[in-house]
Amino acid sequence: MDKLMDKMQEAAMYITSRIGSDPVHIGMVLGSGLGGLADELQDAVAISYKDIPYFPVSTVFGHKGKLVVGTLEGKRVMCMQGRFHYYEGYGMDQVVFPIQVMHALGINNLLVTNAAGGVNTSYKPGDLMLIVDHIKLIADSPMRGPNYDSLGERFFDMTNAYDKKLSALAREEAKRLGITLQEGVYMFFAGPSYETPAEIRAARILGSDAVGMSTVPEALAASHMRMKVLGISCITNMAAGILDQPLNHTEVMETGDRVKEAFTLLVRNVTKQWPV
Ligand SMILES: O=P(O)(O)O[C@H]1O[C@H](CO)[C@@H](O)[C@H]1O
Ligand code: HPA
Repeated sequence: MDKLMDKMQEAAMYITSRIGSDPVHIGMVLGSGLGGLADELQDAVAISYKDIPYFPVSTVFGHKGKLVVGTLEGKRVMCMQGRFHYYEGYGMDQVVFPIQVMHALGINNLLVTNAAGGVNTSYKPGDLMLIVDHIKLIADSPMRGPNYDSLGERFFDMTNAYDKKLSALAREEAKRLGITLQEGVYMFFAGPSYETPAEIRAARILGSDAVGMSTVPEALAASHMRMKVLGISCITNMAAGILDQPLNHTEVMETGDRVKEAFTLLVRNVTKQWPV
């Protein structure tokens, strides 16, 4: 066994020792301001990242740094209440390590969520957006380096990175519940500065509808391992230069808090119908 596989196994074994060996159906990465969903799990077991072998620790306000495992709408789910970002100084390999550990635990379904800036001017803060595709032009791939053939192929497809059936499910549930669900392309920026107005104009010309500093590395790692991915952004603010006002993380967190009911309702109902 190579080193990454050893680390994944050791982290997975520790988690299993805390949560037992019943299967976990869906992994969920909860973005800035969206972590409250983990508090809704029944029979929850919470594990601090600092206790899990080889896990990084969360350094961002609003990212609690806990793995919470429990039941949501009849499915056993594992929530990351807080994720890792490249701008925190972690390598892309560390950013995606939890996703690889989920895979080692037998999880093949992943919901990635985030707070994002709206680039599409028809969006408004508080909208939810189904991620249909992404753009990443900068920073390393998390899969840079030796390929782990037991995880996935060296050259892997990203045509269907965001699962079409799960996207259709999210679309249907949002419609049924009367929740506005925009659809768009998420573009990765490395942060930690928010983008400049010129970068946002460029992002729009390139075809993006929302921007953020996360999610894409996780979606890449999950696609490498052929996990099924559903992505939902919360448009917490209009991206730089659209409104004549500066951006800040407090606004991001506040908008996340404001939409938590709609977000939770949508995720609950998607989880209920999620084929596992
Ligand atoms: O993508 P999440 O983790 O939701 O957080 C978003 O919010 C933070 C900036 O306010 C950045 O970390 C950005 O990526
Ligand atoms: N840019 C980048 N990341 C973000 C933003 C933004 O405008 N809002 C929330 N996360």
